[in-house]
Amino acid sequence: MSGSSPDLQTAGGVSPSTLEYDAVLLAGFGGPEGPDEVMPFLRNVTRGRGIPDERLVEVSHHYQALDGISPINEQNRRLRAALQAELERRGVRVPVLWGNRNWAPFIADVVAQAARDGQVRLLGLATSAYSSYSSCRQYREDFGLALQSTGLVGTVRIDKVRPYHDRPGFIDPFIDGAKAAVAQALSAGLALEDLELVFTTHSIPMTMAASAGSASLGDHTPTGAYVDQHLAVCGVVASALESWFGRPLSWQLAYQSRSGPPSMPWLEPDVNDVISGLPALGRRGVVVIPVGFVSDHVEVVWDLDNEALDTATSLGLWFHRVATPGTDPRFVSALVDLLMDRLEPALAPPRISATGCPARPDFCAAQCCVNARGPKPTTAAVDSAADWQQLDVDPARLAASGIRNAP
Ligand SMILES: CC1=C(CCC(=O)O)c2cc3nc(cc4[nH]c(cc5[nH]c(cc1n2)c(C)c5CCC(=O)O)c(CCC(=O)O)c4C)C(CCC(=O)O)=C3C
Ligand SMILES: [Fe+2]
Repeated sequence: MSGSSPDLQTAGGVSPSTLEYDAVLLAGFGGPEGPDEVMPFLRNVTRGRGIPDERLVEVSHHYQALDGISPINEQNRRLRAALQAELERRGVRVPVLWGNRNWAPFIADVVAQAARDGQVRLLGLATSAYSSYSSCRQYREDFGLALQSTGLVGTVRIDKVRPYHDRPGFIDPFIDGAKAAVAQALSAGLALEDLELVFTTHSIPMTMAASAGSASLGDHTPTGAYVDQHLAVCGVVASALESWFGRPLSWQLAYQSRSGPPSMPWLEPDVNDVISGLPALGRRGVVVIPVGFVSDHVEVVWDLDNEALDTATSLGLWFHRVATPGTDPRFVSALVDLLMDRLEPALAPPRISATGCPARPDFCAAQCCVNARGPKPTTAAVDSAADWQQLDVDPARLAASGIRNAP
């Protein structure tokens, strides 16, 4: 693709000097890339989170079964390249950097290098589409902690693109995958009423689900914004299938990859329990649609393609797991639309929502997705504590640091 893109200067492309940011920072979860990296990675993920050791050992087996290599970093390298190519195609000259929360390349190291390169206004983009502490605020905290640990508070500013579950470019790949799966089931001799669509997402503690989003935005409903946003996405997929196949399909939202101690309530039902109950409902097949995730990483390929598949197979159920958006061009394009909202508001396409959920604000509201464990530095929220307020880079501190802005 890059070979065919026009020269940005002669094409009158936009470059950082006219953009609101110097670089985009794709923020991933991170994963190990070799057997020796598995336990240190798991300790990074669970530090201070009260996850029992037995659970860590169990999860390490999932990674070791894949030779200690999570596919997630490679997926994010590809997503980074796809975002860069799509920005170039649109004539927008801005580097896309990539850093992880839990494994190398760490966000702090990437931010330090960005600052050395003169990139002091960074626009974060998380590989997570929904509101909650784990899926949104924790990325903002990792930005805040990165600025703290590198001494770049007040010198570098890191904003964050809002949660994007409502974008058609995120949802359409799930719709296509689910249509194809149902068509396959039909050609395997099943009828529509034999099938259950089981949507899945990461389980989180009930307390985290209750505090997702912000009270001032009306997010603290009885189910909470995390669950509400997922149900809205499931509804869009289910109604697209209903129009396509001419009658409604039975569906439900299930949760996967729970990790806390049994004494702590997490979102239920578990996907395996849901599948186990399907024969009693008269179902003969299941289409699993992992709407909670953007790529086919370990939680998808292990927890669904192994565990959930085993559960279904042992009951004689037909099983198909739908792919996540990954680098589907529609998803990449939707992410670039979101970036354009912030990079060059004048050129940004209209903000469209497929779900009816109102678009999230560019800066998180007060106390958004707050975590009971207590405050950590954050960025990209209206209440990011004064010292961490990144809405504007302080010119005096910028000058004193010797860092220059990108030319
Ligand atoms: C909401 C959510 C997402 C979706 C949003 C997003 O994508 O950000 C997500 C994604 C992911 N979770 C992942 C891996 C893990 N999550 C863990 C633990 C936890 N996840 C939680 C929530 C979420 N997790 C929570 C509340 C915990 C308990 C500990 C804590 O409160 O933080 C653990 C510890 C061991 C265990 O599973 O118990 C691991 C290894 C990987 C990488 C997969 C790979 O390597 O390919 C990915 C993409
Ligand atoms: Fe997780």
